[in-house]
Amino acid sequence: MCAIIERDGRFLIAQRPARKSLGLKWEFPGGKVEAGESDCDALHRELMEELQIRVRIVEPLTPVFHAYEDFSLDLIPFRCTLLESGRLESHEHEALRWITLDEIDAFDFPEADIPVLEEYRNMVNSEW
Ligand SMILES: Nc1nc2c([nH]c(=O)n2[C@H]2C[C@H](O)[C@@H](COP(=O)(O)OP(=O)(O)OP(=O)(O)O)O2)c(=O)[nH]1
Repeated sequence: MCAIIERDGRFLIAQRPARKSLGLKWEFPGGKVEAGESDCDALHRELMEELQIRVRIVEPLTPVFHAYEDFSLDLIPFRCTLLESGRLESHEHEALRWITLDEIDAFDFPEADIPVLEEYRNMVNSEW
């Protein structure tokens, strides 16, 4: 699962390390669910491990199944708000950015994220 974390009209994106799969692509923070964990538990755990942050989960977006050449995944996105805005610590990413939807085209996302970005854009636009 992954988190679209909002703060002050922006949301957080993170760049994957070069040495990993999908290296240097930008993604939403998150990771894999471990045995016995709910999606929500896993999200809170991953965000604490990766960024040292706590969030409130606002709503789920539609899960995306995507088959890459060498692996497949179910990407389950959640819209969240940041609860504590201490200094963000990046433990597992190359870089972090708070961006607006207008800026998104400048960042290269994994293919699985394309439907997520589309749904999120529609969601935000319909709130105006
Ligand atoms: N967190 C996150 N992962 C994404 C997104 N889009 C996307 O295709 N993925 C892929 C990348 C990873 O292969 C997988 C997330 O699992 P992970 O974060 O635990 O995997 P990882 O690459 O850090 O570790 P590894 O198991 O590949 O060694 O999902 C996204 O927006 N956020």
